[in-house]
Amino acid sequence: MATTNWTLPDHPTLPKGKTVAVVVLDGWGEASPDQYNCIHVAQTPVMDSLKNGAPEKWRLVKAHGTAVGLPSDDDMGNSEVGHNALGAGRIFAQGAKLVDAALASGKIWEDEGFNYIKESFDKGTLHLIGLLSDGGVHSRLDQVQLIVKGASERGAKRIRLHILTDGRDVLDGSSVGFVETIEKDLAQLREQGVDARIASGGGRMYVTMDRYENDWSVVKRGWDAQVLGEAPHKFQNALEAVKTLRAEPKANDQYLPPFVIVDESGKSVGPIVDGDAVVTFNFRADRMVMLAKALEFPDFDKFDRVRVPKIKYAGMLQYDGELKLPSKYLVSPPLIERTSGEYLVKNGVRTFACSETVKFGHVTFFWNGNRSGYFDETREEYVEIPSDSGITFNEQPKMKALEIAERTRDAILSGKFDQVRINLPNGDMVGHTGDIEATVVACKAADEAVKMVLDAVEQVGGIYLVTADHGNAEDMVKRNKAGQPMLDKSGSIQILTSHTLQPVPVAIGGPGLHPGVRFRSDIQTPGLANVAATVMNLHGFQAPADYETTLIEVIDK
Ligand SMILES: O=C(O)[C@@H](CO)OP(=O)(O)O
Ligand SMILES: [Mn+2]
Ligand SMILES: [Mn+2]
Repeated sequence: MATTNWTLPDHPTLPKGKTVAVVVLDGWGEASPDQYNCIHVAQTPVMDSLKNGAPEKWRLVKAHGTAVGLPSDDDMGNSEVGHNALGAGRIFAQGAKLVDAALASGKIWEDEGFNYIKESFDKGTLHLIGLLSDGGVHSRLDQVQLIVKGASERGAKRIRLHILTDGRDVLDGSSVGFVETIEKDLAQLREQGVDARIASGGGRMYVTMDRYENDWSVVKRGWDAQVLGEAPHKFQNALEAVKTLRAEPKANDQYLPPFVIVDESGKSVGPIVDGDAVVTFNFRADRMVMLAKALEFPDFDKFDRVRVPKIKYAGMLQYDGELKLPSKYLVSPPLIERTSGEYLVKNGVRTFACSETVKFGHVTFFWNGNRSGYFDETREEYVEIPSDSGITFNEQPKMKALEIAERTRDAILSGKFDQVRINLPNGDMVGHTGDIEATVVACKAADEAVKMVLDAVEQVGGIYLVTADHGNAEDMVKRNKAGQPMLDKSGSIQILTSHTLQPVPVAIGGPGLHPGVRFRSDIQTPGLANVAATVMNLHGFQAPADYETTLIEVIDK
């Protein structure tokens, strides 16, 4: 491989040395104004003024589908692919697409990861753990179906699924249908003599899929059910489990309590034991890394694992390129190297990155191409504001927006940084709860945080670039093709807890911005990947030649 030339050429006109604030509003898309558009309903004077104040410095970019490396334009955007694109400045085929390709070509069965777990098929059980839905953000049901089928055709005689119900990338209540679908497949396999069953389950936000070490008790609840075969709720089949637990007051798919499936004698049908194989089938990293650590690290101390089975473990992908975690995986992850963060740091740009725990890795790990840690400790500072844990964020819709903004303001005013990069989670995290009123409060809080950052930029004569990673809060209702809200069986509107297909804004400005800078009109459908070259320009550099082109031009003024 050719050695990388890290030196970025100077931008022909734009100066170096300006403080640049890059603000990512999580889940902040652009949609027509109506009562389900929480951004529209909320008081958001700052974001409104960016939109209405300077038309040549505000525009929309694509944040979903092929523009961010997803299989098709029916795929909504998400934080992983959005921040990967923002940070890397290029479009990489992402996990969902890579797994599709490996399954279509059959390469998945030939590679090291599958052959490694296959060694256990003779004597052990194959366990598959992950999110059961067709959301396409963390996993996809059709991929799980193909893996179950393919593994059984290649010798797996005993298969146990440990399912996590979704309701966040898909409609609440859809878990029932997904369980029915996979149960049909498993029943067919049993007819063919393969002992295949669901062994445990729980809602993704309450069981297993925590992220960035916000709350290890979530992972522990999963461990107890999946590995130890212990959970407060016991059922004889998964459909009954999901239907019964959903019938509890205030229950929803995201937060179902953990359950295990037991036989007639009350014994769990699928604990993980010595000699078994385990695959975590989510392709997306952030919410699988913690479980991967518990499964793979010998000196793990985040909770008492009680029993640590000797297993052969593989991830669907390798989740962390720096930690090489897990060491075995079925499909190679996208190789996202030479990210803008690494270039800028190597060209002397002192960088500050900040969010609260639930999004901290978005502006660090995802931004840097799924890589944890610093490129250069002497030039970077990453600050994590602890998130609330154990609550749903509609209870605290302001989240830590103010704290993030204050730390960022201080970082800007300190003069120690050339770039401050932050993620404001409110629109997204509260949007996922489906609570419209709370999401309105969340959007207002995010707008106030933007104000504090922009005020600091103003004081130091800096530049800002404000954008988002994908839509969410701008549309809280499921719509038919004509765009009208859809009703459920009881006649109430169907709340949309997921992300959307909407474009997101990019706004630039600040006293340090060269007066001749404006958005180019010759790039017809830019996407998030065009932002990195733009930011490099704002720092006074030209982007590497293989980056997606910059959004800006400089005219004489
Ligand atoms: O919460 C998450 O894991 C996803 C939705 O599945 O949201 P985001 O991509 O915004 O992190
Ligand atoms: Mn996001
Ligand atoms: Mn989200």
